[in-house]
Amino acid sequence: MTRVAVNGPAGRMGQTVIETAADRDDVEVVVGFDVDGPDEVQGVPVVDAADAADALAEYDADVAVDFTVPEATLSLAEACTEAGVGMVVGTTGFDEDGFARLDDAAEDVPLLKATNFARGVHALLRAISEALPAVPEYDLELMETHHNGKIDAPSGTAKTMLETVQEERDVEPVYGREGHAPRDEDEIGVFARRAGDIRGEHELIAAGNDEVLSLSHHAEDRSVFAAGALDAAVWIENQDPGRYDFGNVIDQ
Ligand SMILES: NC(=O)C1=CN([C@@H]2O[C@H](COP(=O)(O)OP(=O)(O)OC[C@H]3O[C@@H](n4cnc5c(N)ncnc54)[C@H](OP(=O)(O)O)[C@@H]3O)[C@@H](O)[C@H]2O)C=CC1
Ligand SMILES: O=C(O)C1=N[C@H](C(=O)O)C[C@H](O)C1
Repeated sequence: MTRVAVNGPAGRMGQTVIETAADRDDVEVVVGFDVDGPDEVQGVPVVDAADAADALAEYDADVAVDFTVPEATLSLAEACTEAGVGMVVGTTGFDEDGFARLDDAAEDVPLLKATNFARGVHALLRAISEALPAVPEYDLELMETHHNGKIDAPSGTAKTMLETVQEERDVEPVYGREGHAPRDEDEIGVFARRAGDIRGEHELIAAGNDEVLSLSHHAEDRSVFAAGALDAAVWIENQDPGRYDFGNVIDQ
């Protein structure tokens, strides 16, 4: 049984992680960390995030799972380093300094970060790598759609898709278009839509030669992300310090 601490337990994903864990027998959420949050969420005690290092030890947590904001993730990374506890990071929107600080933490504890914990998105990334060499001249465009509460744009997954594309094609992103904006053959348009409670949609199209190839993923429920993150928590519990990604869990 992997004992899990959840950072941001009252958030959309934090609540879903707790709900999803309750239906599994390989994980148990033992504590949550928040700032000015409730005292408990679904029966899980919530401790002030400033006291996370002590609480990780007190509640004997094996792994911390984080879906919050970059500042909160980085503060949790310090606590995990102090407590010697591994981390699963789902939060998106880090800048270069944030990535570097996660790398620093991974020198002391195992740290697995993924911009998307849906297995289907992992398959989508592999499909993109496989497909692009077959359509070398086609125009590429990337679209993502999320709920109206999402802060960062484009989504972390869209950025990962862009990186995957750029491993195959030398394209420069153009974030939205406006006014006189003729398309350059080496550009890839990147578009972010925000509406309602859409869980997460991503699509890459490749168009040319009288055809359109569409590679897409649609998350129907946040539990798909929570399930992947909990699979990652179970996997990372016994790993050595270092940086890992969701592919390590899928390929185990
Ligand atoms: N990798 C993946 O598969 C997925 C990643 N995500 C990412 O997860 C992140 C969270 O998404 P979502 O759950 O929708 O966001 P929410 O805003 O619903 O939840 C974030 C939670 O973090 C809390 N929080 C803020 N600061 C701290 C802190 N210092 N310590 C602890 N908790 C804190 C917030 O509390 P308060 O509201 O009081 O500030 C809130 O409850 C985003 O970056 C999103 O992109 C989301 C889905 C899947
Ligand atoms: O904020 C969300 O909701 C999601 N965020 C992740 C991202 O930024 O890619 C993953 C998923 O699409 C849901």
